[in-house]
Amino acid sequence: MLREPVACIVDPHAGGMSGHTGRYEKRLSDLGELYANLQAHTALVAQLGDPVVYAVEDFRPGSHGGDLNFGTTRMSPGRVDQEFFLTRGHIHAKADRPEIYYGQSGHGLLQMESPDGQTRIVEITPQTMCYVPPFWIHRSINIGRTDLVMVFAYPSDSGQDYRIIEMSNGMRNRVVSHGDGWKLVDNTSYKPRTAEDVAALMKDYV
Ligand SMILES: O=P(O)(O)OC[C@H]1O[C@H](O)[C@H](O)[C@@H](O)[C@@H]1O
Ligand SMILES: [Fe+2]
Repeated sequence: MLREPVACIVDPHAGGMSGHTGRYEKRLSDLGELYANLQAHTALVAQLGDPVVYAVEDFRPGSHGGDLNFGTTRMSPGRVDQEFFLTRGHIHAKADRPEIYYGQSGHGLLQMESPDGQTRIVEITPQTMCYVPPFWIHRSINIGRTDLVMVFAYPSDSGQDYRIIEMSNGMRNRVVSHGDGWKLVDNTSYKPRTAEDVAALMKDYV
């Protein structure tokens, strides 16, 4: 079926996109299990009145394999104890599907983890294009003092699998504040995936 072309206008500061077909947002209280310090999380939810901490506006033309979903993510600045505000993170349900992120405003990191537990960090500032290759678990982190806004695009049939992070009790590393910047520390609850888990993730694609 022939589709009509679409133009969507991205607001690089407010983080929205005109013409979006979907929108979703997460409040701080939705994200308690992401952070090491549960008490600090509970206290901050009460202190701030449970704000929306990230919002996604996207355009989804359908779920055809050759098609493309795209949109904007806006993330608030902030920290739970030493940890910066972050997204839940996922691997694509069709794990060989990639993604690109394009920085619009603010200062962030993309934290990526391979199935066998290697961490990679890409720093995002305006005009940074980050390529998330197939098979990498990915999450965004706002390490700045202002909103972080990014544009993203990924194949329409990718899907998001959030369980992979739940099953390993988070990602291998946590990004914590360090002086004016950040550093990686070990997530002491992390349960590495077994060689069988890794093989199962890749088996449909090799
Ligand atoms: O899906 P989350 O891990 O909550 O992250 C929030 C959003 O981040 C990116 O923008 C992805 O491309 C979106 O598909 C995702 O929904
Ligand atoms: Fe993704």
